[in-house]
Amino acid sequence: YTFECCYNSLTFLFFSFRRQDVLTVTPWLAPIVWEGTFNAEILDSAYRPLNLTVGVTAFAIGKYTRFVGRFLESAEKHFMKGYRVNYYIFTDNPETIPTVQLQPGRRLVIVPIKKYPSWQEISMRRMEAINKHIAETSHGEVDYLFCLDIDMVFYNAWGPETLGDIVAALHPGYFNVPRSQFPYERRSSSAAHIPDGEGDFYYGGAVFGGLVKKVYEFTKTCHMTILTDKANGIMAAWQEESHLNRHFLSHKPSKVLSPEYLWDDRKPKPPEIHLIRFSTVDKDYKEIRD
Ligand SMILES: CC(=O)N[C@H]1[C@@H](OP(=O)(O)OP(=O)(O)OC[C@H]2O[C@@H](n3ccc(=O)[nH]c3=O)[C@H](O)[C@@H]2O)O[C@H](CO)[C@H](O)[C@@H]1O
Ligand SMILES: [Mn+2]
Repeated sequence: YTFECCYNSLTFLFFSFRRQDVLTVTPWLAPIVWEGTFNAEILDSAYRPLNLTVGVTAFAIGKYTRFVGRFLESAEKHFMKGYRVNYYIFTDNPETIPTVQLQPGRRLVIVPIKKYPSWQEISMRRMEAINKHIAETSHGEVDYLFCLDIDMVFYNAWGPETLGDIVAALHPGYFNVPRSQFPYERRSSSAAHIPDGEGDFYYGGAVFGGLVKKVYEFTKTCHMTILTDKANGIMAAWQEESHLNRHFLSHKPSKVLSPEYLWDDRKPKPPEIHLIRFSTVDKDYKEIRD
């Protein structure tokens, strides 16, 4: 991966000056990927010959099975087009998963999983389930793995510019607000606690990824800190998203995706967002979570 990583960094270095209106590099020199900061053709010519397989995990538990069709259909149009892709759909109801026509070299794997009683537990237990699945299966099947929310749709290209050792995405609600307003877990009794005045960015829990081995280590630590909180009778403010933010404070992501890669349809589009690539579907929280 040395060549690929180096090449990737160089092309970002070369093109990132084209965006003056946004931050294109973190203080620890990881690229922040915005439309205009990379050249898709150059990256494709570097990555195509590597014949990589990219995995996607997404959970469809209970009523969330309704999102699978649109998620997969839109991913077939925009996600890692021309690359080998394995979709791992974790569900408690395999019969309800629609059959979607996939491009050559792409497959759909259903991973049966039990349903936890609350939405908070369902959301948090993803760390455990992904970690277990990597150890048992996907470590031998994919090079990179992205872990995504299912209540989302792809609208534009998501390509090799997103690949990196360990990748986080800026949360659409907090990319342009001061750090003091980030909804980090603030209680010191939680393992996800981030004190006032600390923290780099507020990352979304709906998108993270990287080399499969790095995602294994990442999900393992997050699951452990979630269990620590559980043992202490506390649940972090934004469940696993709080733990993810805590982890990325001490283990910096090697690449950061702009909110183009994690948008929210209910928000008006600010001028910094040139291209919405992946966005949340509007849903009735009360109806779907009960
Ligand atoms: C934009 C963003 O960063 N979203 C985060 C925010 O979520 P959201 O409000 O988007 O949470 P959500 O309701 O989409 O739940 C997260 C995911 O868990 C799965 N699911 C959840 C409930 C259920 O009954 N069945 C089921 O399958 C499903 O894949 C869903 O996409 O907060 C959550 C935790 O509080 C997670 O950190 C989400 O990633
Ligand atoms: Mn969601």
